[in-house]
Amino acid sequence: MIKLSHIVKTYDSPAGPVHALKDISLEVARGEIFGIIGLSGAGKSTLIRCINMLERPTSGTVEVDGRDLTAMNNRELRAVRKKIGMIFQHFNLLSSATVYDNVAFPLRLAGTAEDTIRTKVTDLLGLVGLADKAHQYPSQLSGGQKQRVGIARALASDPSVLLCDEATSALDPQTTKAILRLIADINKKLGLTVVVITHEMQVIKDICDKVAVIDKGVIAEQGTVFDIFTEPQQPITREFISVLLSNDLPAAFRGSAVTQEKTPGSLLLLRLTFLGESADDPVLAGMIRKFPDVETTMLFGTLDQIKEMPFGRMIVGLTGPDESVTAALAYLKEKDLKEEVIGYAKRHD
Ligand SMILES: Nc1ncnc2c1ncn2[C@@H]1O[C@H](COP(=O)(O)OP(=O)(O)OP(=O)(O)O)[C@@H](O)[C@H]1O
Repeated sequence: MIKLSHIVKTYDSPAGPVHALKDISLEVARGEIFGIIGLSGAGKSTLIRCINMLERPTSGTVEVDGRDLTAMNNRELRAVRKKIGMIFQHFNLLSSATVYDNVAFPLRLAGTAEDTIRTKVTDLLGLVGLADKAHQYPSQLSGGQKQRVGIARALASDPSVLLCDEATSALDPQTTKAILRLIADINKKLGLTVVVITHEMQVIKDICDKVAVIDKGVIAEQGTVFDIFTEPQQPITREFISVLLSNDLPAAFRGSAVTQEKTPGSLLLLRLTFLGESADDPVLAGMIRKFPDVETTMLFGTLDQIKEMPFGRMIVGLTGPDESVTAALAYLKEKDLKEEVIGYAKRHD
């Protein structure tokens, strides 16, 4: 539905060329919420602005719904852009216009009849929870309410794609949650394809299906949010995730050498990750029942969510006869979870 192929964007600046994007390729499926995360200056804004051609790529192609935007003239682009809504970090509302007129703005530009506009704006304000604010001005609204106006305005021309450029970065955590929930609801209700750029992994974890990590103009890594969370490959991805997930060993093991060889009195440390149904499944209880001679120590456990999916993480330590520990490990491997052997370690006294 959105296909970026070999996008390069080089800006000219007095100090010389700035290589903002260097050969970026990615695909976003219809109805998906796709996140792009990167540090400041990584190229996120440039990339999202290439999707609706607010920035023309220096080379490469941008396809939306099978149509190549890079091959279009300005008139054709204007028509296609109506199907690509966008919301911004600083909302970009008209301060001298009411909430109603801000949302009506793109419809008036398109020459829509006033009675159609009335119905449409009223419906949209209802959808974003601002039915009672139609006649207020942006200065009378909170940040979250302003972004709701931005979302209603972006939806006015019935887009198939919604681009969110750091849409929650100016908002407090609670308001961020509420706006993300609204974006996820709209994605579900209207089947919109959503692209989100952010520097916060929490945003990715809360609403995205897939994520691309962008670093210095290239994609360092991309995949499903679950895979990226559970098996990050690149140091930059690990850094983003470490803000949310502690991968540290429990205090009782910190500082002790973790070896890959079993030593007398050491525990086999396992990191277990459960997603979805299996997060509530008593897999560990089953293992303990089946292998009573394996002593299982729970060292760390947390239950979280990726999008709406339960996501549990545990670190357990196993000791017992070698063959039973091996069989217990094999039992876990058959179950619907990810297991990672951290190594062997001794508990401090
Ligand atoms: N119009 C421009 N002219 C010259 N250089 C630019 C222009 N716009 C962006 N850049 C440069 O391109 C690089 C990528 O910028 P971009 O704004 O896309 O990054 P970003 O990841 O969105 O960063 P931030 O989160 O800070 O907004 C940066 O080095 C930036 O200085």
